[in-house]
Amino acid sequence: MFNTVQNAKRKVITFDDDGEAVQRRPEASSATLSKQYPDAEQRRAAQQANGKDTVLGADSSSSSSSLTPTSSVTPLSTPSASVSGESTPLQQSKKQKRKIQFQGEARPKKLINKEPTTEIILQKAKDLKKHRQSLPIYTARDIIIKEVKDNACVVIVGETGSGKTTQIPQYLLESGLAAYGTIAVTQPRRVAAINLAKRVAEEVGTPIGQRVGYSIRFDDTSSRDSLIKYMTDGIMLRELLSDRLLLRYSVIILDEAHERTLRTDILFGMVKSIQKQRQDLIDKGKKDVQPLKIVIMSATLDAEKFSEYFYNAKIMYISGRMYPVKILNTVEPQSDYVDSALVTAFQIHQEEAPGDILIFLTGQEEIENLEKLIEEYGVDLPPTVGKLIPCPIFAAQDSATQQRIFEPAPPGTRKVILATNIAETSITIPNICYVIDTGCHKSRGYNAKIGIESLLVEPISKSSARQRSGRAGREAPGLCFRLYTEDAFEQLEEDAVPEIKRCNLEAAILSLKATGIDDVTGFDFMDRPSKSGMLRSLEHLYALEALDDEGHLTDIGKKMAAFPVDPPFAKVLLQSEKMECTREAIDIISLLSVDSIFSAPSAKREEANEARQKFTSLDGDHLTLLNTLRAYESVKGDRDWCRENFINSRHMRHVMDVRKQLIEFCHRAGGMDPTKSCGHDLEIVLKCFLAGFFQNTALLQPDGTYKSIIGGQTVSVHPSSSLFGKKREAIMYNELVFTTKHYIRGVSALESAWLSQAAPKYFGRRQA
Ligand SMILES: Nc1ncnc2c1ncn2[C@@H]1O[C@H](COP(=O)(O)OP(=O)(O)OP(=O)(O)O)[C@@H](O)[C@H]1O
Repeated sequence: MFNTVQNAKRKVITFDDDGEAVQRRPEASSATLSKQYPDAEQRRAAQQANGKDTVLGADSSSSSSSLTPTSSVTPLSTPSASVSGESTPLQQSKKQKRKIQFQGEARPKKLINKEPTTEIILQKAKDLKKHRQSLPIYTARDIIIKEVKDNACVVIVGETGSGKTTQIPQYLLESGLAAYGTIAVTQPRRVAAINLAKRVAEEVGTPIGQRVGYSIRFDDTSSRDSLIKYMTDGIMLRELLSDRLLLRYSVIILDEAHERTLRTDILFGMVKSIQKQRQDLIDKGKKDVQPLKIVIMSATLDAEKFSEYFYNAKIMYISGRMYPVKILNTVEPQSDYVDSALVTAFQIHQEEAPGDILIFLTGQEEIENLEKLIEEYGVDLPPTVGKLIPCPIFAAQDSATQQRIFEPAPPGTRKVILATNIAETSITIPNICYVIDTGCHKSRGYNAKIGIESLLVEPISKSSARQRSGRAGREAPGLCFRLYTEDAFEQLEEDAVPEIKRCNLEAAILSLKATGIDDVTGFDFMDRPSKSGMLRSLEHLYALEALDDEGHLTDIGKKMAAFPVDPPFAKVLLQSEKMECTREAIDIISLLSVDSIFSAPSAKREEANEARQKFTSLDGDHLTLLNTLRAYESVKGDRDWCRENFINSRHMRHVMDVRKQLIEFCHRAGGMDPTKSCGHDLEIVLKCFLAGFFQNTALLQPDGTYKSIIGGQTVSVHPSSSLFGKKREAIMYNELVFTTKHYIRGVSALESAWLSQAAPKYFGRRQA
């Protein structure tokens, strides 16, 4: 069996699912897409200049992206075809943009957020009952209930789509296991937590927030009545701060265990210890304590490790999936996977049956590039072919924006979701029939020796590839187009290296300390983090004054652990109270939560740079961002103003949302006054940021270069920074980005004398 993909330049990508490669050239393809796909090299060059390949530093968890090819996906440039001089459909459609406004409404507006009636909810649950019973896991229902009742820990392995995440919590609820506490299900990602809860609430037949709820950062729909609660692993770690034995839960299900995220790994050790502590209390006759059941759910067959860790827990294997997914690998390696994804998406759109497409990419910038390309090339589709509507999803979006991927495409159109691996596990996106897997993702890394974090584009693991293909075939048979060869698939690692072995451990150590685990080196890790990584994180937390000389958590550390941001930002917020600049600190942290608020289309780069000058502060990027926000506020976020000034209004809306949430948090939980402002004395703001980012600093060298204070790394100011080409005695930065050089982004000037004031313990001790 075969399938081919072809673009207007007659580029053909051949997919092969049984070793026999055949090329198919459907008539429509070559004629319909008259526009060329962009030259891959050009885009890659622009990308490199953008410096987005490696993100280092305290904010590296943001979803910035890159097009860096990996070992399995090597570069190729795509030849261009000529375009005729006649006006293109794109130009024509631009001419037709004029709109006439009419008074009154042609059609009544839809009622938004209308609560469904109880009858509708119950009917829906009734309709879904049949579906529930058709899931592969249903035949194992009784045995799952029995095993969980009979054992303290159970490991359940099931194929993707078999029904683990939606059904097992319901089986346990139906068996009475929620009688003395809620059933918690942890998820690595918030989009999954929300949607699983919504689906299970529908299946149970109650509105979301009643019997079934979810809790994610800044959004808790669960109530005291919630018997099943989906939550992110981060929220469960946070709950541990106020309920050390998690007494409100009877069962804790740790889902997607195979992903081995840092937080899930920490939770493994925590729940294991809590289970023992609860049992000890019961054995001592404590009447109000109940035993805790632990269920580990994984999609990979390698479950022995989990079993061994949880006292040789019983492993249950559940076979079967809802619908088959046919895998199609390319015959040749693809050099530019973004270009290949573009070609493949249009090919599917023109050749295959209805059904939406899901493309896995590596990050926000890549997604936004492809979004633009799809919009641009979609204009040239013949009128008989419906629109292809791109729909992006990545971690830095707010939850409401992420939810858009679940909305149906308008009739006659096809939706193409552009996602990072945020959409890789757990979720069912209705109507997805086709998956395009680029084979790459951004992988976090940490060099403990020099204290530098990185976010590199790398090949995914086999288990990730299976998860990705598993997003199709959930409601009907599906197709997965892998943009790499079968050989390349065979060379992939079976599973990714657990995050705990390759990540900065500061936040995790702070969590452990805040939940009373003082001896973090003696913690029962499933996989032990490196000693050097551990030591460096402890040292940094000490320097941030989160730990005292004996390594115990300080009052500052306790407060920092409660903040929903990484430790350096938490320190900035705490410091801002003392320095009376909380308003500015919240504003800048919110602005840093997106990749960039400035847009710089390559065709209008000069115009964009000129517009930006208006906001530029001589002190660097932090105050430039603040100036821009103030200007944005003064025009009340006017979109035309944003367009004229090359401000990304979508990112600005996200910034405003994060800001609102941080204000609420500082006010409610932090007991701070979020309106405290330093007025025009903005030097204070920089000193305040230095309290959290003193490790991300560099000094000017006699030869005009900058060298990082820690690690002595030569670093270059990124061209997008307002301090690019400027020489300052000392600088601080938010991230270090590696492409051909170590580029620093989010850069501000400082005076070297500020350093010892900002972190006396750290700089005092290092000099000693
Ligand atoms: N939101 C939803 N909308 C429509 N169908 C859904 C939804 N959620 C789940 N389903 C259906 O239920 C099936 C089981 O989903 P579930 O998430 O429980 O599987 P799983 O075994 O946990 O998969 P994975 O390992 O991929 O998370 C899906 O294949 C799909 O048919």
